[in-house]
Amino acid sequence: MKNKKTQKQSNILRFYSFTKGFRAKFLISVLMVVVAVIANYMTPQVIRVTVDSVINDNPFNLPGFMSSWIDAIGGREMLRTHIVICAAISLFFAALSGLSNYASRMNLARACEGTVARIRDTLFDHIQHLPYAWHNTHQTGDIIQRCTQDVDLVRNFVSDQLMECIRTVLLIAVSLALMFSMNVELSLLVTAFLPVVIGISLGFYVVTGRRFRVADETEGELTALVQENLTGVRVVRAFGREKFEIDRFNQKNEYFTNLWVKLGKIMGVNWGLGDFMAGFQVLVIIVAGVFFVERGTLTEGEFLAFTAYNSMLVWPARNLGRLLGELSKTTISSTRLFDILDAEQERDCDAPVKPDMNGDIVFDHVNFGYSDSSEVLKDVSFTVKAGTTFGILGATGSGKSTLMYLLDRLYELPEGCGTITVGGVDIRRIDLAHLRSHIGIVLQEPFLFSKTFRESISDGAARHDEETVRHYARLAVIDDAIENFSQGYDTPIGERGVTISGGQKQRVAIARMLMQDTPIKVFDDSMSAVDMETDAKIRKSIQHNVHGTTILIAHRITTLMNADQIMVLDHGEVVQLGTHQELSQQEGIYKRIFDMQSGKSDPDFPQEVS
Ligand SMILES: Nc1ncnc2c1ncn2[C@@H]1O[C@H](COP(=O)(O)OP(=O)(O)OP(=O)(O)O)[C@@H](O)[C@H]1O
Repeated sequence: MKNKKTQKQSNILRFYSFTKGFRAKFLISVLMVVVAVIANYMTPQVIRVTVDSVINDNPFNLPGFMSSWIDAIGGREMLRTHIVICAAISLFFAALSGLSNYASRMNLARACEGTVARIRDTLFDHIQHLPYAWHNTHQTGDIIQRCTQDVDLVRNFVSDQLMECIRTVLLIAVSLALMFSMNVELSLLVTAFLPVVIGISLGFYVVTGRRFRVADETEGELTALVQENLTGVRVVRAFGREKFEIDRFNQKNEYFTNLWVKLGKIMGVNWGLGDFMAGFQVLVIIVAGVFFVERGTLTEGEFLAFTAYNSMLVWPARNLGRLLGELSKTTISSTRLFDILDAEQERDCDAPVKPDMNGDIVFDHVNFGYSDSSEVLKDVSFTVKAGTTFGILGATGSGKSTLMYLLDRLYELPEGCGTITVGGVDIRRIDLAHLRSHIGIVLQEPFLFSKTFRESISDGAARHDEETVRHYARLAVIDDAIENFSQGYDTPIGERGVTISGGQKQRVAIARMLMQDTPIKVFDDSMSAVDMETDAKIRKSIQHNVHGTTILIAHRITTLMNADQIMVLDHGEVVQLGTHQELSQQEGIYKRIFDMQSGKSDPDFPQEVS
């Protein structure tokens, strides 16, 4: 409980830090609201004085300086003959209220949008630096919802509800002050209603708060479901899963709808009860007011002003419920935003180094598991000599990609679980950006942004000229295919462009990686979707034109057979290490697969390791 309270307080303080540079505007906005509220409340006072002391003969019940001013301009008689002055004063306060409201809104909009833009920038920046493991354990749809809808809720709160809260508290305070200055008994009667109205609001705040959180989380799940469905549209179509997906969506949507229907019902009761209380309060004040006027303890003008203030008070008091409801939603949204901002970013060690990355890569007694329960890599040791090609073969799930995740520090190798060094330097000591910018990786299912072929290949590279792009496209054996598109290298690909085949995608990704010209290049099963002939062409062109250390991960022996060293991984353990000549003669997994794939054993057997 204490923690929750501290968390809420710290959330408010943390939001405060985002307002730096905009605080003066927020302050002006609040001051303008104060002026607007006071100006607003002056009109009933003008009516009171006009009725009681200008039209009737009661003494002016006004502060000294105002009475002196009235005397100076000719007193009651002058005002009586020029009643338009009273109307003009009333108009002045109405105009002042309007102008102050305008100034408040303008300053608030600037301050609020600036603050929210800063929150958005901070979130995006933070997400860019969160570990790969964090992204793997969070649904994309949910993250998107937090960065859009939750930010919007916070923004609405700051731009509308926060100022509304300030205005409401001011309205209540000013109303009560003016009422008490006119008639204490009647004011006490009005005040007696306040705890009831505010109590009801608070009750609803408590009831709706928890439900809003569930509704918000469900909306996140719904967004995630739609996002997953759109990303996997090909699988949905290929497996005829449309009905299954529609049912799944309908089920979640129905649950979500029911949550909001229930919330709507609760809010309906809240509004109904609020309406009843407001009507009742107005009735009681009118009846009591008439009684006081009859008794002579309240003037007619005061009665008019009183009923005006009472009506002005009814709305803010009722509004408190809505504002508290919004506050509960905003608290939830802000917690969800800070959940992201609190996630720990990838960190370098205290004094990161930037060594030459052309050295040997050494895995020394590496043990690793994604969770405590299962170990994916078991005492893995091997050396990739600088400038050589190193092949890794292994069944699905044997831990090949995990080795590369560790090398690229997408997952950190914990202390005491062995070491990975490049040129003799432990990679945990290497500057993260330096490490990654020197290791190029092509994945089995590469991701291409929505760009043209030219932009995709030169993405992030130092040079972008046409000849260089073509050179790397030729190395990846994709040049001819690109030329076949009507717009050639300017053809847009990805979401809003043409759809290219899996093999073409892999080759564009290979060209992109080669163009980065990193000293270490990793091909993680990245030729699985190209035919064997193209695979051979790519390997040949890379072998003759590209320098540096190459790590080839594959299920096809032909992809690996020319490597200087080949390692066979089985259930996370190194079981064989040698050249193709050596391994193809040793009894073991490599020979068995080689025989299978070269057709020496059972021809009905699968042609790739799985
Ligand atoms: N992010 C992750 N979180 C938890 N477990 C994971 C994660 N990535 C992989 N694994 C598990 O680790 C094991 C090794 O996976 P890895 O991807 O390294 O295998 P692989 O040899 O590259 O397989 P493939 O040839 O199919 O790509 C598998 O059991 C897999 O389920």
